[in-house]
Amino acid sequence: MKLGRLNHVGVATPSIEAAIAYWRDVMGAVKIHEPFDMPSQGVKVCFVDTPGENGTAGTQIELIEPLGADSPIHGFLAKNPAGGQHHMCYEVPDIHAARAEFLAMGKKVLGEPRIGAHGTLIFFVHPRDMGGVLTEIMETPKGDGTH
Ligand SMILES: CC[C@@H](C(=O)O)C(=O)SCCNC(=O)CCNC(=O)[C@H](O)C(C)(C)COP(=O)(O)OP(=O)(O)OC[C@H]1O[C@@H](n2cnc3c(N)ncnc32)[C@H](O)[C@@H]1OP(=O)(O)O
Ligand SMILES: [Co+2]
Repeated sequence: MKLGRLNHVGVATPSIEAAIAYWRDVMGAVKIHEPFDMPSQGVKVCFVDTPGENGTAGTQIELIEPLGADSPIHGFLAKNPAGGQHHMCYEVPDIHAARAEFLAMGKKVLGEPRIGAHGTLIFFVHPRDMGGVLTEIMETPKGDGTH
C-alpha cells in the first residue's frame, strides 16, 4: 500500500470551543475554520490550520466533538475524558482500490466508503491492525486538499 500525503490528524475533544482556544492561543494556529455538524458521522467538526513555512498553512488538525447518542467517539472520550489524538488521515488516489488492498492484507476495514468532511469518500481501518493508530483513508480532493 502506497499512502499519499497526510491530510489531517483527528483530535477528539469534549469541547470544540475549548479546543479552539488551545490551538489558537497556545499553538498559534494560523486559521480556525468555521465549525460544522456532520450528523452522518456523529461528530461536530472544526478544522484548524497549523503554521507552515512563510505564513502559509501547514498540517490540518481536525477537532471532533461527539454529536448524538451514537457518535463513534463516545467510547474514546470515555477512556480519555480530556480528549486526545484520535486518528490519522492519509490521502489515496482511488478509494475503492485502497479499500480492496487493505482487505486483501487482512486488515479490518470499518464499513463502506462514505462522504467525509472534505467531501470525498473515506473509510477507516481498525487501530488493532494499524499499530494502535485508528487510520482514516480519504480520496484526494480535486482542489488543494484543504477544507
Ligand atoms: C469528520 C468526519 C470524518 C472525516 O472526514 O475526517 C472523521 O474523521 S469522523 C471521526 C470519527 N469516526 C470514527 O472514528 C469512525 C471509525 N471508528 C469506529 O468505528 C470506532 O471508533 C472504533 C475504532 C471501532 C472503536 O470503537 P469503540 O467502540 O470506541 O472502541 P472498542 O471498544 O471497539 O475499541 C477496541 C480497541 O481499540 C481501541 N481504540 C478505540 N478507538 C481508538 C483510537 N481512536 N485510537 C487508538 N485505539 C483506539 C480501544 O482502546 C480498544 O483497545 P483495547 O482495549 O486494547 O481492546
Ligand atoms: Co478525520
